[in-house]
Amino acid sequence: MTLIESVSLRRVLDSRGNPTVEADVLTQSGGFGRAAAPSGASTGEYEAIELPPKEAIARAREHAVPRLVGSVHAGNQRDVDAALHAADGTEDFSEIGANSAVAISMAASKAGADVLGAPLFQHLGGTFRDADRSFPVPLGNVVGGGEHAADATHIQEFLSAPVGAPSVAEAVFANADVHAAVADILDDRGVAAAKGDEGAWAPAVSDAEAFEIVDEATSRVEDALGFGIRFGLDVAASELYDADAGVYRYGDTERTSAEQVEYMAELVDEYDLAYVEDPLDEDDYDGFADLTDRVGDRTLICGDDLFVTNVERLSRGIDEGAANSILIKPNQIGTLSDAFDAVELAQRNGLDAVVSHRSGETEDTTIAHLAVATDASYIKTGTVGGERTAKLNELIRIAEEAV
Ligand SMILES: C=C(OP(=O)(O)O)C(=O)O
Ligand SMILES: [Mg+2]
Repeated sequence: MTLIESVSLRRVLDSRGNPTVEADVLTQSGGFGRAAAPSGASTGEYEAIELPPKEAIARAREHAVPRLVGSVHAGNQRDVDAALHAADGTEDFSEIGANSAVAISMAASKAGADVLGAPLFQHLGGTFRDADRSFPVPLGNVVGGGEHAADATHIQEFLSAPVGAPSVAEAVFANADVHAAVADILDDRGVAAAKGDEGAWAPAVSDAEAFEIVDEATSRVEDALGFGIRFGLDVAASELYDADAGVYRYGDTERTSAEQVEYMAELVDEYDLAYVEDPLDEDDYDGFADLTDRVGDRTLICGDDLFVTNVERLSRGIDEGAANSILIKPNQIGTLSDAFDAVELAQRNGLDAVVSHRSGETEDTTIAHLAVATDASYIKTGTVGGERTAKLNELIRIAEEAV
């Protein structure tokens, strides 16, 4: 029923104004799915390879499309993704591009769901995945810098975490309130701020001042709404790490790995952080393990560039106790099947899954369904801006069974 009849690929714009790959998958029974690849700026060294979109499209047309059309059922995601791997033939999708692979993988999942007449989260998560049962808490980027904005904070993302919200909709609106509260506080302090790539405020303030501002903004909104709002970070520490000197550079301040662990542990306690992503360099399993040992009972230590949604890197992390959660970005690994494998391995070993957008995004909503399908604890998908609200509004619809 879901036999693939055609796969079309084109270039469309992403939120940074760069071209990216969009795929349409059509089945013989008329099922249709469309999806677009996102794109990172602070990409991990071990991610699958994104090719220039024109090249990725040409190579996927030559190698992948002929293997899919008339041979593979869109409803069988494992077969779709196995065909993509076979067409590529490398470990890192460097032949057809992880951008083509992930767009086709996600578009096929939507075509499969369309034929079945099921919402995507249910097609991916199974009929017993009840959207009423639990919901991912949206992590909202409210202040940021790093690779996402010039002349702003060294830490890449300050993330509002409305952990006490009674519903996903209230959590989404709370993050927007925190974003607005940050604007008010910046205004009071006479600090002008543009927005970074993900829609977070990108003021030219020190990291210490950003902590004060976000702490105050989350407290204000917590008091106004009456439920718990904590905050967290994506340090994106690989971008701060100078491997030759063996230090993390925050402007003129340098920290050794041991000092970085100490600094992160102090921040967790001072600000009661709910979440700390990539606190150390992507090769520093030991530093991650030290920090997880020290504060992992009271916060999530999450591996993004450390794990790159890759089961081999995750297995090592599990063996070494390097984190207690994993960031899941389908384009880091190239297919939904690989992303699911990473979630399953993590959850079987007691790690939380956090499904995430990229800094370059489109209006695609697949990750909202992926987060619900996998029962992820958190979803990181920004706070404002059309490509971010597309996912947040889809979460609200899923909760209302309006998809
Ligand atoms: C979303 C992120 O940024 P990018 O997409 O630039 O890697 C991140 O680092 O978690
Ligand atoms: Mg990250």
